Amino acid sequence: MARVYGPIYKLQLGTKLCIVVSSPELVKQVVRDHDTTFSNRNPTIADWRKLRKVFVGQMLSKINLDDGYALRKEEVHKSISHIYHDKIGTQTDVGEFAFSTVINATLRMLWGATLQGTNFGEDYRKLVAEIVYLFAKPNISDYFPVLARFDIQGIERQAKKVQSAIDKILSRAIEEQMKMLASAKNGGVQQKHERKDFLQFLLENNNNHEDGSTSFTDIVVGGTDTTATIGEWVLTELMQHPEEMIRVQEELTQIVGLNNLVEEFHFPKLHHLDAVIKETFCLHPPVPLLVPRRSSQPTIIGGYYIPKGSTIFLNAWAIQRVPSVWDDPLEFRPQRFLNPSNSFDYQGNKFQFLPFGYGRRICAGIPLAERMLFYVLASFLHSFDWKLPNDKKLDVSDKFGIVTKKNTPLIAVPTPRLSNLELYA
Ligand code: HEM
Repeated sequence: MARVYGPIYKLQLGTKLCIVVSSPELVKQVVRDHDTTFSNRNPTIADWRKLRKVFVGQMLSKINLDDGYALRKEEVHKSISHIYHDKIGTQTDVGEFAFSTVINATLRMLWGATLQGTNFGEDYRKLVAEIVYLFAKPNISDYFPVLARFDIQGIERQAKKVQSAIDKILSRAIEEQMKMLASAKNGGVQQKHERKDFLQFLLENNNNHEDGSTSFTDIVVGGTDTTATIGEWVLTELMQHPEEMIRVQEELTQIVGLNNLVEEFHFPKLHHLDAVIKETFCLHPPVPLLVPRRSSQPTIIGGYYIPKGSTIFLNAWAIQRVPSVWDDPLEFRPQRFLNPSNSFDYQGNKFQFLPFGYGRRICAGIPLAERMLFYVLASFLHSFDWKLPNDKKLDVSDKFGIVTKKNTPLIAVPTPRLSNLELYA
């Protein structure tokens, strides 16, 4: 639509005015020049400033992330061992493994518990996929608020049911952790207090969706799902481009060595893997329209009047494939991210590459997402060779939605790659 209607256009959906912005110049106006005006969400997140402060300043501070390395390591090693003992030579759902590794490591770091032992695995992933799907589904109630109480499509009812199932599992995990913290003898007092405050906050905000607001927990859960989704896309692109797979694995052999497992201190030297991940973010941004914002006052963007209360979508998907900005945007060419004069980061240093958004509502989970993604991918690619099953063709089609997922799961067959088999123990 951006090609037909230009870099800014409006969609009148019932009574709701939606504005879609699809050029780096105009995105800059929204998220930098008018960041305060567009810093509200639609739907809202209750008490977001306070939550964000605790989340970014404490839970995801560098010290806390460094402290959580042992937990991340344990979860990644568990998955490697599981693949080695149960999946070698068999058809394996790679996304499923990436998801359970990422979510268990994230939940353990954030609120101390994994969801193992709660019939989690597949069921939980299905619940998360369902909620992401329901959030993305066009809902007549959003466009005609007067009809909202009838919930004509039943989306509200379904979403509440799924949310409540997710909330129950997470609340139980949080409560368990609070009990453990209360009785724990070790751990710094300051850190224990911060963790307790944060968990208390999550518990209080977790179950209240009555006002139609999204909770931070929803977004954290969504965040882990997006991390696993992009991981699956990276592996898919590498399987489609065997020459890039060879480059990434050769780099791993050289930096890590086949008699070692990947460690976080290897990351800064894995330049080719970094470029492959960025190129995949470019082609398959997991949150293609970012998370919608709402204008808090009338503003002019690109010469157009934007009324107060409009919903703004920032179209990262379109921006990341504009031919005037990117050479051969539809081709998988990680080398473009290896050019030192063209350095891109995830903080939105250039407005043509925005997979995590920008400004005061930029993704709060970037440091964790980046570390987890790197760790899971580097470990899976270093520890195993992955081949498509003989009878399968690689499907690279996607389902466009609030999160861009693969249409069909990536099924691949792993074989061991390390020279020291004891590392798989
Ligand atoms: C590949 C992984 C991820 C992607 C692509 C992603 C992308 C995004 C995007 C596009 C936004 C909206 C930014 C904006 O409006 O400018 C966002 C918000 C957010 N993300 Fe992420 N995210 C990821 C992982 C995570 C993780 C792992 C967490 C937490 C554990 C997380 C927590 C959040 C939170 C809390 C917000 C809301 C921030 C706010 O509204 O102030 N995200 N994310």
